[in-house]
Amino acid sequence: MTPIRLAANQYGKAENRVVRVTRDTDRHDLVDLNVTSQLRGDFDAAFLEGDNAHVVATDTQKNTIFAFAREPIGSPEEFLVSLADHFTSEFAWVSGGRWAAEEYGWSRIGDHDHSFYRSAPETRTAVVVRDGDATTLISGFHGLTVMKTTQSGFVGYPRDRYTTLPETEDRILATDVSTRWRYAADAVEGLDFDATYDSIKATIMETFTKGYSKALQQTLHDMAAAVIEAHDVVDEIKFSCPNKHHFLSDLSPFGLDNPGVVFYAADRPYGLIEATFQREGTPTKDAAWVGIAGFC
Ligand SMILES: O=c1[nH]c(=O)c2[nH]c(=O)[nH]c2[nH]1
Repeated sequence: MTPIRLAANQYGKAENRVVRVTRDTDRHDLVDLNVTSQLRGDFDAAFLEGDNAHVVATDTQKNTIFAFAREPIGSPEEFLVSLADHFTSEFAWVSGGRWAAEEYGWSRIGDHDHSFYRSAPETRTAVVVRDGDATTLISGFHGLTVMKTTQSGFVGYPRDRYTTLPETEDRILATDVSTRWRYAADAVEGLDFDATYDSIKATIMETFTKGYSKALQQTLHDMAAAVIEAHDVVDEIKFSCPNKHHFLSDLSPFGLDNPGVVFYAADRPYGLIEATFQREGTPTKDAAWVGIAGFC
């Protein structure tokens, strides 16, 4: 038999859908999470010999997530850190792991005390990577669709025999913002993750509105620069953004002009612009990004 060696491994329970209702008064609140727990450590015997003595069952990991939700969840980041603390302290051979969550936003219907609708357009994300004493937190969101109807263009690109795209200095710029940012290791103690999330999201949206965009690439840079400038706690931010093309519809067969009024919103193919921006002079943490799909 060809000799093989066990390399990277992790295991756990994926996508635990936890809904936590706070009902201390008649005015309820809810937190809606999709939580994944994966343990890393000394699990060689399980893979190599079928010895499960170290295997904290994925079922136990699931139960722990729901049991921990009996207490107030706080932010997704705090909830994940509490799981990381638990598993690494409870089991000597668990040296680290990866805990991830998506959060779905709900708002009150009117100002109703206990009726809600799914409201946030974006899905909030959080990942905690624990490796021995080191903890890395990566937060973000995906699915925030934004559009500006002018103050965007695309000119000056090379033309070859396959280039047909006309240059334009006035186009629609639209994208679904997917982003993840990494917190500086020394910044997370006591951080208000909910307020920081709201502030980063607001910074991204406000920057999108500002000025003239020469390309989606430049817009990603400007959004990253604004986030890193305004948030000392962020050392790195990644974006993955489709260019949701809006082509001017040709109305001339109908004897009509079209001065930037009627567009065809193409759903595919789409440009896909991805970039990573890091604060100058800070260490990179590439290992923490392993397993986060959809970014470069
Ligand atoms: O903002 C843009 N960036 C591109 O790289 C590109 N390529 C393209 O065809 N249109 C655009 N727009």
